[in-house]
Amino acid sequence: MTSTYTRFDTVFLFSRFAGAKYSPLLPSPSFTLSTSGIHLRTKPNSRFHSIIASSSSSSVVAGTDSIEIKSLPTKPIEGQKTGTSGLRKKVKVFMEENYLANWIQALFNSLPPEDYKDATLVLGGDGRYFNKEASQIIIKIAAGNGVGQILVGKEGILSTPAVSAVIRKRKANGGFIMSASHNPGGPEYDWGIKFNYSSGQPAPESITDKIYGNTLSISEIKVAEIPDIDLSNVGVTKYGNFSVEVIDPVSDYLELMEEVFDFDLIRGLLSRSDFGFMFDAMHAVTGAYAKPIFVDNLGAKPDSISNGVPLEDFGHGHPDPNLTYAKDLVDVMYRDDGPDFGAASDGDGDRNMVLGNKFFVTPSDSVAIIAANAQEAIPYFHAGPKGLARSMPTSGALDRVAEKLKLPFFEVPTGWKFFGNLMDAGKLSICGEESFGTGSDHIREKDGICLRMVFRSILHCLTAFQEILRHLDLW
Ligand SMILES: O=P(O)(O)OC[C@H]1O[C@H](O)[C@H](O)[C@@H](O)[C@@H]1O
Repeated sequence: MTSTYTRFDTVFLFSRFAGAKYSPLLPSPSFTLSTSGIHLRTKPNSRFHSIIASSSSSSVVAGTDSIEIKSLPTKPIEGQKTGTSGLRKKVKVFMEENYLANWIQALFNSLPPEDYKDATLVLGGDGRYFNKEASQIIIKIAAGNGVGQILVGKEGILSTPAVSAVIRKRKANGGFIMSASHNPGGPEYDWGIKFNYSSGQPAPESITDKIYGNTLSISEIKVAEIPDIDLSNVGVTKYGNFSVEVIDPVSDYLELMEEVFDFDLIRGLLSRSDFGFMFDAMHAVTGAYAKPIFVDNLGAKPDSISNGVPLEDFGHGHPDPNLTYAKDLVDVMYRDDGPDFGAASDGDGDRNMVLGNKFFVTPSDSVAIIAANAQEAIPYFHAGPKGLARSMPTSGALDRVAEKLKLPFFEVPTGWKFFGNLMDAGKLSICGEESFGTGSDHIREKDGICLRMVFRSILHCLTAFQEILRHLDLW
C-alpha cells in the first residue's frame, strides 16, 4: 500500500383524518397549490442571508382543533425520474407550478399507508435557496396525506447524516432531505429532494420506481389548509391531530457523536499547542454543526472554522470538497506553517475531503486508514469492526486492511444503498467510496463531520498525521 502525498486520482425527503375534513370536491380547474390560498411563496427572498436564526426558545403553539384538507387537481409532469439520490433539477424547474408538489404527492401515493398515516417523518436540508419555501409545501402535503408529525430542523436545516441520525434516534418512519448535495445553490442553480426510509437510508429502487410511475399518472394533490410554520424557533405547533416540531439541527446528532467517539481524547488533541486544525464548511450545512461540535464541545479554536456560516448560495461557491473547489483550504494546508490536519465537506455534509500539512489523502486511502485504526482509536469500534466494504471504483487499500485484520470484506457496485443493505444485515461497519464518501453503521448515510472526528481520534492514538501514513505503508 502506498501513501498518497501526490495522488489526485479521484478528483469525487397529514393531518390525521380523524377530526380532519377531507374535501374531495374539486375546486375550479385553475385552482392550484399556488393559487389555493394555501400559501406558497414562489418568489423567495432574493437577499441571500444566513440560515441560522438566533432564537432557540422552545414553545407549543396550538392551532385549530381540526384541519381542512383540500384536493387540488394536477397533471403529470415529465422528467421526474427519481434515483436513490432523489430528484435533482434547477431551482427554476422546481419552482414551476406544482413541480415539487406533484413529486411529494407521488411519493405518498407510492408508500404503503402504514409508512406515513399517523406516522412521524423528518424534514431538513442543507440550507440552500428554496429550502424554506419547499419546507412549507412538503409540510402541507404531508398533513394533507394523513402524516401525524413532522420533525423539521430549525430554519429547515439538517445535514444528510443528521437526518439519518434523527430518523433512527426518534424511530421515525422516514424523512425528506432537501439538497442537491455538492452542486451549487441559488436562483440559477440546483435543488433536490430525497426520501430516506425508517432505517435512515435512501429509499430503495422499489419505492423510487413507484414514485416515478406515479408522477406519470398523478391527478390530485392533497393539501392541508394550515398557515406557514414558523421555522425560526424550536417548538411544537399543533393543528388538530397533526403537529410540527421544529428541532435543533445539532443536538440529536451531537448525542450520537458522543456515543461513537471519546470526546475527552479529541479535546486533548485539539488543545495541544503544537497541533493545528482547519475546517472549511464551504458556507454549507456543516457550518451549523462546526461551531457547536468542534468549538463549543471539543475546544477547537473559533478561527479554525472557515466559511462557517451556512448561506443559501454557499457564498457564490461550489460546495464540492475537492482540490479544485476547496482551493482556499488547500492553499492554507500547503503552506510551510500550515495546520497539521484540514478537512472540508460538501453542501449537505456527507462528502468530505481530508488533508495533512502539504498532503492530500485520497478518499480511497482515508477509508483504509480509518479501518486500520478504528478498533484502537474509536470507542464505537472497540469490539472490532464487523466488516469492511468499498465501492467497485475505489482503490484496493481497504482490501489489504481487511486481509490483515481478517475481517469480512465486500466490494459493492457504486451506490450508498449497497452499503446500507450490508449494515442492516449486521455484516458491515466501515465503508467508503472514491467520490469523497466515507461512513459507518452508526447511521445509513455517508458522514462528513463524523469522518473528521475519526481522524482526530486516530491522530491522538498515533502522534502525527505523517506517522499514520507511514503506519499504513507497513501494511
Ligand atoms: O448525495 P451525493 O453525495 O451527491 O451522492 C449521490 C451518489 O453519488 C455517487 O454516485 C455515489 O457513488 C453514491 O453512493 C451516492 O448515492
